[in-house]
Amino acid sequence: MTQVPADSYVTEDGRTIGPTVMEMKNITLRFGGVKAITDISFDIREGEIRAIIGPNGAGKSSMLNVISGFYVPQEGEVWYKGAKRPAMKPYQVAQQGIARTFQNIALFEGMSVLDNVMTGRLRQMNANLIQQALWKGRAEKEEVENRAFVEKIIDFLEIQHIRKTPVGRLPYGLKKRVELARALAAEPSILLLDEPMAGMNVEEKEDMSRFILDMNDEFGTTIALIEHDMGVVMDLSDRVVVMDYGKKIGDGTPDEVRNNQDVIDAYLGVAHD
Ligand SMILES: Nc1ncnc2c1ncn2[C@@H]1O[C@H](COP(=O)(O)OP(=O)(O)OP(=O)(O)O)[C@@H](O)[C@H]1O
Repeated sequence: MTQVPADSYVTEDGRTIGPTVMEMKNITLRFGGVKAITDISFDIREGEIRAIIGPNGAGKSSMLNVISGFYVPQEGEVWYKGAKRPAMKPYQVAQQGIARTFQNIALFEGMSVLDNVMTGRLRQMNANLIQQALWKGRAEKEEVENRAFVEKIIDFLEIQHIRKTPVGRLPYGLKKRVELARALAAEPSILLLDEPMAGMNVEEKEDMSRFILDMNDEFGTTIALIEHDMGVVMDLSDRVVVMDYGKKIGDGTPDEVRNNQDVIDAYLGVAHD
């Protein structure tokens, strides 16, 4: 039997969840007089599916934007792979291996599906322009490898049939899948999904859930997602953080969270003091 390291555990469905890869410590974020996040701490472990949920205006998008470097909190620290993260631009956070999707799909509409997914590979493309001119062979080899990886992702997400289609012509559900493919092409250490099921019908939501689970299983991708609809993430996630009015009101397994009275109240809209 394979030994599980002391800082890891095996889930009921046989996946290994590793040590902490990211830790948010006492994060507070204000916009002028509005406190979007108040003193929130939580961690994300390697290989897990971690959800952040909460009603409208709870602060979920703000938290995702702190993780991805779009917002810098006034207080608190972000720790990544055992080190405190210094102030960084979003592209530097992306270079560190944190990829994301957006709620309002951000793809190149005029470009084909294949080319859009290839842009996710930029981090892996090491040969710069001079190298490309001087060592054509190396650049070509890199291009072939990147292309092969992208094709694997395209097969995996079942979008082969539209690989040459301009993204602008695709229906919403498929665009969402292309965005997922582009993020996955970056081979991220953490993949952040911004309301991946928003605007989807039941069938599309089921498809998206399946792809998220398969991605985690097949590539071992650590996934953190924000979602407003509590139902859709409960079957998907290993652990859930619940936010309400910028505060953390619950954190645990789906069962723990489901039975937490503060969470029940928040979702039923019980009045706050
Ligand atoms: N750029 C901003 N400027 C000013 N206030 C903001 C900004 N972004 C968010 N807020 C405020 O911060 C609070 C949290 O908003 P946030 O969008 O993070 O919540 P959310 O949980 O993602 O909501 P939703 O589910 O509706 O998307 C809200 O009161 C919101 O009005």
